[in-house]
Amino acid sequence: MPAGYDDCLTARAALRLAANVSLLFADRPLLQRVAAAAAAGFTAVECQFPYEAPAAAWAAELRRHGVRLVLHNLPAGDWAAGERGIACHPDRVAEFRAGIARALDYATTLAVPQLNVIAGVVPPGVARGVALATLVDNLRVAAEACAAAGIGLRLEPINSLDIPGFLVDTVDVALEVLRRVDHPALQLQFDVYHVARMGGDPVALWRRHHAVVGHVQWADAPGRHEPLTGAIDFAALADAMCETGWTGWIGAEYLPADAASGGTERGLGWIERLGLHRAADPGRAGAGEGCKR
Ligand SMILES: O=C(O)C(=O)[C@H](O)CO
Ligand SMILES: [Mg+2]
Repeated sequence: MPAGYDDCLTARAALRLAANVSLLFADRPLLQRVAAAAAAGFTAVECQFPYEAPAAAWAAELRRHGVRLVLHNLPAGDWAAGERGIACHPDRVAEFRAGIARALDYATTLAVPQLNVIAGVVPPGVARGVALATLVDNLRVAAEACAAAGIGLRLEPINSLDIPGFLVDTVDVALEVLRRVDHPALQLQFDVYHVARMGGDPVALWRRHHAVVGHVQWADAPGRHEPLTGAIDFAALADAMCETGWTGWIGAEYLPADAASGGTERGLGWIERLGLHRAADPGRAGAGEGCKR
């Protein structure tokens, strides 16, 4: 007998959410967002760039609130000045490789299971092929260093409407890079928002490529706000994740539609509406169960 709507909700309850504290709770200083996430019911967070606070301060804050940090990025150049990753920049290789050590220092101190690489915009005057080759070489070195530390490495396609010229802007480009690097530590970071902005069908692409995904992030499109505020079918996507046995993390990485004080908290109702839970509890039954709607 096919599973019904209630079975879908049971299966979805096993999906594990992490609050992205770079975009959520952003009306307070970075470290204080851990407390805010915990107060809102989350037991896991992710952060784009944790480096403005010492790793020891992160460790104390995470411990105090019983929260896990499940992902952060490698250093990605001068973000405040508009840089968006240096991993494909042939003249920044030494800086990228120094960043691997810095990221691993945080990740090992904080028991972070995976790190993400921001590929970068193709620099002016550099051929696309050269940028790709630089990225592949850098990822090989990063993947080897991460594997030695027991940490996974992720490569995230980021849409080139928001960041014109971004090298890895589609799942297809990311898969080509993954094939060339050919290292088991390196997997895809499937950010549903970026996939949709590039015209991809998140559910179809998930079904085709879930086996090489290491981390998921999501926001609705086109506004990059809460799930259920735009065009993406999150119920179908969550069910596809359940059916394919996804047990990894889903980072809630969006711009709260009401960014004023308290905006993040007020906007969290999508979690319950989708049948998900704020606290990540792998003990909840259901992950991997079939769910046909
Ligand atoms: O922009 C994104 O989607 C990310 O996940 C990166 O961390 C860069 O901000
Ligand atoms: Mg993302």
